[in-house]
Amino acid sequence: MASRSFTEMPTASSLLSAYASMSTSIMLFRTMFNQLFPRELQRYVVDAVRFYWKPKSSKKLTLVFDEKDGMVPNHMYDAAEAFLCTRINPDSERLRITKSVKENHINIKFAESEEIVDSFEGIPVTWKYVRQEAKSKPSGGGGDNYNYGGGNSSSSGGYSPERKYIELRFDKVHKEKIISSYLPIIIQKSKELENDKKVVKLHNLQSYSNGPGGSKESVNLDHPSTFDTLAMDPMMKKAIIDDLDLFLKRRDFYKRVGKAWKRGYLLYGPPGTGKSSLIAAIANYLKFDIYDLQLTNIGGDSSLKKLMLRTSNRSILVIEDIDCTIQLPGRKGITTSTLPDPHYKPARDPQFSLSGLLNFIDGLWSCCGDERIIIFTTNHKERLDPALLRPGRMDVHIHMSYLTPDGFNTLAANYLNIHDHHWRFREIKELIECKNVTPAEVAEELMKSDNVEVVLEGLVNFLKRKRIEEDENHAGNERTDVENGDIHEAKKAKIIS
Ligand SMILES: Nc1ncnc2c1ncn2[C@@H]1O[C@H](COP(=O)(O)OP(=O)(O)OP(=O)(O)O)[C@@H](O)[C@H]1O
Repeated sequence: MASRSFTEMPTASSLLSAYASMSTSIMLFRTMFNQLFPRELQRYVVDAVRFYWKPKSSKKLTLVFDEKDGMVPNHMYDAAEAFLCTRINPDSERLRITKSVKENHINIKFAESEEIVDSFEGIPVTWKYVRQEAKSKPSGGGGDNYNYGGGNSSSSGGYSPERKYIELRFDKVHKEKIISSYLPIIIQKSKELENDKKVVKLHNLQSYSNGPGGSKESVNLDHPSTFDTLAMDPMMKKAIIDDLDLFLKRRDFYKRVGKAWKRGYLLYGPPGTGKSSLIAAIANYLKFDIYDLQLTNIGGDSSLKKLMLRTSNRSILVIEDIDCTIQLPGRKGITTSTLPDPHYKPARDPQFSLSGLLNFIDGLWSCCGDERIIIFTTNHKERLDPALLRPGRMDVHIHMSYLTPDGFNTLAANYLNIHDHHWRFREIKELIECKNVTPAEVAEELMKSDNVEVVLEGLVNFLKRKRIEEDENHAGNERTDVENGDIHEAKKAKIIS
């Protein structure tokens, strides 16, 4: 039996010759296939074969986020990429590190072929980043150099450019949930991340006034001021933050009442009380760019309109020292002689009134502006045109006051890292309470040395000196309300909205 079955087994030479004739037939078939059939037909046949051989009952679904949709960047790809930066596994073996010149942080992204497993409402999902190398036309012309994955292959040159995409794989049964709930979360999360990373810019609007060819001047606003570092009444700080938050939420409200989605703030108070710092804090809080507008250089409505059209949404338009830059007749009949300071000379003749300016901006922004904030600052609120101050003109009036003991605590925490009490504080606070001293003056004293004791002693001496100087200056002079002891009134931070 055994010897019979041995004789039936094919010999090595017959196996070899069978293999040789099979490969010859395959090569023959392949050459005929490539030469006789046009490429489109070849492709159709290959696709058809693939389709029928594919396992029919895959329970998985793969969503593909291509980097580009034709020529246009695919927002979903960017959103997924940003989102996945927050989901990188601690045991990842490869990560991509990127940083553009303008960014001041490093981006850590997941790398090619790495997989990230996430879970959404208990549904496990797997993410994968795929990069296909560019494929160039083969020199022989034939061959099967096709991009069967679909997408970017160019039939004209046989060239397919590099293709990057992100795959999301999960059980098919969860298709609806993933598309309608998980993907919107990814978009939302990526927006938040984008906002966190956004570098706030400061634009000088005057540099835009040289026509379309004019150079655009903008720099990163690296102002460190935030609501935490501002020496300001805590209640007032909270009121401003609440007002900003409410403003951001009210897109539909503004639409419903037919008003431009804008909010106007008037910041007033003596020099060095933090008006510019508050503007920077607002910009850093909202991540809005700042446009600085100097009215002195603007010829009239048409140049103003041109400049306004160059500002973007989600921005802050700042017009500083409004009382010095423009004459404020506002209404007929008001002349400079009615202004409180008879020596006050406006910088130039008026081309428009401030309230006219606001009307103008309102009109322009109601048709093409969203989420705009306009901020006027002045050291002399009493010099402003009453028409500008009447209700409905500037939504919120914020009085930036002299330093208070509470404000000093904030400065001491920021500059000296002292978060509780120091034996010098009592004396300092008493001196601050009975004199008008600006946060800027105190901030300057606090920067004079690294030694806390030296700094605080210097501050006490400064405050005492200031008291003596002021007392000497005012001896024999007619005393104003403030000097007569109404210092508390001058220090009162006010917010009127
Ligand atoms: N309220 C404040 N909180 C923290 N720092 C302040 C405050 N006010 C002033 N400073 C400090 O003083 C410097 C000058 O202040 P800032 O330019 O904001 O004042 P201002 O009221 O805008 O002055 P001006 O009216 O002269 O433009 C700031 O860079 C900051 O260091």
